[in-house]
Amino acid sequence: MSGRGWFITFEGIDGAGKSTQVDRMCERLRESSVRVTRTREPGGTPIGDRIRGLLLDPASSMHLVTEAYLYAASRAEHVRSVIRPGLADGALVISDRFVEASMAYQAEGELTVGRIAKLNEIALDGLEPDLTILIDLPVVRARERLMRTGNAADRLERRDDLYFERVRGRLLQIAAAHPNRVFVFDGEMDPAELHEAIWRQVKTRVGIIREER
Ligand SMILES: Nc1ncnc2c1ncn2[C@@H]1O[C@H](COP(=O)(O)OP(=O)(O)OP(=O)(O)O)[C@@H](O)[C@H]1O
Ligand SMILES: Cc1cn([C@H]2C[C@H](O)[C@@H](COP(=O)(O)O)O2)c(=O)[nH]c1=O
Repeated sequence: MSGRGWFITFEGIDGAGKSTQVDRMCERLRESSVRVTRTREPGGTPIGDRIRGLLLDPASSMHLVTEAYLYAASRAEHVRSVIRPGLADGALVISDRFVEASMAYQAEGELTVGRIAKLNEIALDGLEPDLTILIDLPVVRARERLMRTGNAADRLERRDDLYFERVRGRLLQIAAAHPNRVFVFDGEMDPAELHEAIWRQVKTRVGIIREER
C-alpha cells in the first residue's frame, strides 16, 4: 500500500484511449476538490523526460535490454521524486502508464516477464499502484485511431501489429493475475460512458482502501 494518498495507474496499448481518460479523471477529481498529481511514464521528471526523448525517437537504435533499463531508470527517478512525495503529501497520484507497461512491452526475447520484474525491483522500491485501469482495445482499432491523429509514429509505435498483439495479451494476463487491483475496461465504449464506468471503479476502490487503512 502507498503512503497516505492513493496511486492510480492507466495502462493499455498505444491509442487505446488512456490519455483521454486520464484527462477526464483528473478534471472530475479536481471538481470534487481532490488534490491530484498527474504524471506519466516514461517521463514525469526532468531526467525522465530526457530519457523519454531517447526512447521514443525513431532515430534511436538500442538493444532490448538497454531499452528495459532506460524505462526502469526513468521509473526510479519518478518513484522517488514525484510519486512517493505526492503520496506522502496526501495527493491522489495518477500516472499515464507505470511498471505494467514494462512487463507488457519489454518482455520479449531473452527478457521474460520475471526478468523484467526483477530488473524493476530497485526502481520500484516496493511501490505498487492501489488501482490500475487497463483500457483494452483490439490492435487494429487502436492503429486506426493513431492514424487519424495525423501524428508521426514514435519508435515504439513503428513496431508491427503482431508485437502489439503480444503486448495486449500480456496486459490482459497481468489483469487476470491481479483481479483485485487491475480492472479491464472496454476501450470501444463511448469516451463519456467509459469515463463513468472508470469513475465508479475509482470511487469503489478508494472507499475500500479508506476502510482498510
Ligand atoms: N473511447 C474512445 N472512442 C473513440 N476515440 C477515442 C476514444 N478515446 C480516445 N479516442 C481517440 O483516440 C486517439 C488516441 O487517444 P489517446 O491519446 O487518449 O490514447 P492513448 O492510449 O493515450 O495513446 P498513446 O499511448 O499513443 O499516448 C485520440 O485521437 C482520441 O481522441
Ligand atoms: C512506461 C513504458 C512505456 N512504454 C512505451 C509505450 C508507448 O509506446 C511509449 C510511451 O508513449 P505514450 O505516448 O506515453 O504512451 O513507451 C514501454 O515500452 N515500456 C514502459 O515501461
